[in-house]
Amino acid sequence: MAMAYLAWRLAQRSCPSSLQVTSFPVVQLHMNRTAMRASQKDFENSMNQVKLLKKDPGNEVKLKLYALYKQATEGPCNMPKPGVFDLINKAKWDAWNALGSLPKEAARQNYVDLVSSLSPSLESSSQVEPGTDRKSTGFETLVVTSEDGITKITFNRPKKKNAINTEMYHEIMRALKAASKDDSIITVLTGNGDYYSSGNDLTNFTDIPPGGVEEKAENSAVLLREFVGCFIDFPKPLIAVVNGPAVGISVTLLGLFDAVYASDRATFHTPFSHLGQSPEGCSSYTFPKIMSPAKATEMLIFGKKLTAGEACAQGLVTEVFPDSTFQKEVWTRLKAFAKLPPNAVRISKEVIRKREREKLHTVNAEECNVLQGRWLSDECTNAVVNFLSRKSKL
Ligand SMILES: CCCCCCCCCCC/C=C/C(=O)SCCNC(=O)CCNC(=O)[C@H](O)C(C)(C)COP(=O)(O)OP(=O)(O)OC[C@H]1O[C@@H](n2cnc3c(N)ncnc32)[C@H](O)[C@@H]1OP(=O)(O)O
Repeated sequence: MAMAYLAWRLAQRSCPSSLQVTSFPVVQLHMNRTAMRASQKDFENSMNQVKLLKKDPGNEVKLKLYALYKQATEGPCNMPKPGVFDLINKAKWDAWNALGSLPKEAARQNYVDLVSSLSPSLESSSQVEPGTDRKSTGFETLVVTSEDGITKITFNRPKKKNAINTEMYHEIMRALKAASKDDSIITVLTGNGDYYSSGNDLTNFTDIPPGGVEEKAENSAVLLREFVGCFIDFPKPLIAVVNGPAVGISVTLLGLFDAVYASDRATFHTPFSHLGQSPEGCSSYTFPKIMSPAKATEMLIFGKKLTAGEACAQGLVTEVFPDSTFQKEVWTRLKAFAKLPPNAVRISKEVIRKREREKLHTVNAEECNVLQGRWLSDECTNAVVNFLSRKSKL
């Protein structure tokens, strides 16, 4: 009974809006005439399309397809019910039986609709080379792909160690907003090349508008607040795949991620005092909570650089992998995560983040205010000038 109920719920969800399932087990249909147009040819085409699916649509969808196919070709289920231990045949029988007296034509139409709703998988089988991702275009500083339930945002300025310039701040926000609405289950940030990211691009300090440095600092504080806000509010699990060294804001933001996987080549460095600056990315709040106030002080005030192992021991990193197997091991794991039921994943993230969201926004606003003042200080100006005139590096 439970299985039949589940199959009925599935069949109900797969109905187009013009079909209303109003009772169980007898299915009543309110159908408009245009919804009844799937011909035998359409039905056969859909059967062929199913064979071309690149991605396994999962057991729920396969059961629905099976039930609709049987209903469309043989009519209502009149087979004897399989025994309770014949799990697979019983699930199939339950799914078919749950369709009740659904007419053959309606089942054929539902089958065609269901197959066409799987079209993203069909598109990826026909339009994309095997093994390649669906890529979003329109980004200069990122590569954004979506595949297997994972949206991957890759920092893509490897020659500049993936330093985050103004354009990249905007593009990351745009990519996160798109990822929050797409059909992916998890979102991953990673870097192209040998660095994860060297943090804020220090040339951001050189682009001073006619309103002067004060106006630049004010605009930058607004930008930073909005940028960090996107991480605070991101509704799906956000996972960092830290492929190499991370500096500054690319480290502090990790406290807002849901999991951080690091290569053993990665390091974590927040040299804010050296740069005449102060912590951002909510790290003044998240780091002491994650790693104890004393350890956070060493990083955020004294600029201690952590190895991946140290960052893991202090709770900033979830797990460290040898660089030689890093990509393989991490992506295998992420693909498994992305197969989890999407609603449960999203709701769990909300339950975890909800309690902290308001506090995080308050912290973010305070950090940006403080930084706005810091950017106007001689300490900060000297540090930036020294880097840009190549007098200093980290
Ligand atoms: C008036 C107010 C304006 C404010 C605007 C701010 C907006 C928001 C700010 C948010 C707060 C963020 C804070 C931070 O992130 S602090 C951390 C900043 N990052 C750094 O200080 C790193 C600086 N880089 C280095 O020390 C070294 O480059 C590094 C150790 C990362 C690598 O050294 P390596 O020797 O291996 O490589 P190169 O130095 O030769 O680097 C290759 C090229 O990449 C350029 N590069 C690298 N990192 C940066 C960077 N962060 N900013 C700008 N450019 C960077 C480097 O210059 C080389 O370029 P060229 O090949 O052209 O010389």
